[in-house]
Amino acid sequence: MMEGEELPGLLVNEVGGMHGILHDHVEFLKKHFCLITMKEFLESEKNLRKKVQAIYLWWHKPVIDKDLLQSLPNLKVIANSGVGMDHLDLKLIASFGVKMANAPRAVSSSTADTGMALLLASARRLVEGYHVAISPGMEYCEADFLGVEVTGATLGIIGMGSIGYKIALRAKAFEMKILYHNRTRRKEQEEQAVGAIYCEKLDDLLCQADFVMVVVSLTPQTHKLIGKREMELMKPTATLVNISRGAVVDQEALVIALRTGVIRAAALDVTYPEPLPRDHPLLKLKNVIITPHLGIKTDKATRMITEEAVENILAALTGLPMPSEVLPS
Ligand SMILES: O=CC(=O)O
Repeated sequence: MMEGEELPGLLVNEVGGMHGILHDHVEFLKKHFCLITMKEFLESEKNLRKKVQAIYLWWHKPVIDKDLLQSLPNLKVIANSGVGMDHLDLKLIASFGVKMANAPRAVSSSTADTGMALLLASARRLVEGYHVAISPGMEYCEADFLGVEVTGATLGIIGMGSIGYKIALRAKAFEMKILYHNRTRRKEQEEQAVGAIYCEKLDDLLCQADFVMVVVSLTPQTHKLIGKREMELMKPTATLVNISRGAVVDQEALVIALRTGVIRAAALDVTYPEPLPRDHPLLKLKNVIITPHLGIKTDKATRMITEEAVENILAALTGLPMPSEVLPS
């Protein structure tokens, strides 16, 4: 950028709030872009609209639809603050000649950590234990308040992309036996490095695993991938952990499976909708842990996401290859 040259306009939903970029990232973004919030954009004259060359989505916002795309004649690229792109109509965006990027490098470690945290918390009943510890007048802990052992248990990972693989690395340290199911098999050295065994058939993984971790992206092929039949294939002592998207699991079937002991427990960072309505049956079951989509939410990961977004946007605006371009399939 030459001195005096105008910075390209970057549209963001808002600063702060649930769907706004983090206050701490503003200065960094302003080094490269002229930041425009949706509020400013909606109140603006056409001039400001013409300035927008990029959009940085935070937590799925702003919503990208035909109207918005039509109103941005100079839009070149949209960067997403995460890896899942299921909230975007990639074909529609591409039809406007707009490029897209996600942030796979930034999110994989923090999301894998979230998966392991949920697995451990569910296995050892940490949330129930916390409630025991803070209940007034409660005897400390009943002798039969027992969890299940993680060390040596079998973990089935569904989706062995970079997040799935990082979960395998963590599980290895817990001496877990690791099975995985993925569209494509990993290289032999990669499997050996974590001691992972490939299950070509999902059913083979489901019936052997003590913990099933769902890490696939949500696509028409993975929608309700884990339904009644799949839960019935799981061991009654097994735990389902979902860190991908709520809709990969059939939630109605899950409620029944958890109520009737088809499976032992579930730990969910994702649901549909998010958040669940306060009277949702999943919120009433003792054998469920639910977290509010915390997957990527660490200080370091969010900073890296913004850095990855900037890298992608600048590449797109200068005609260079984008490190994490996403193409419509
Ligand atoms: O949900 C988190 C992500 O898509 O990375």
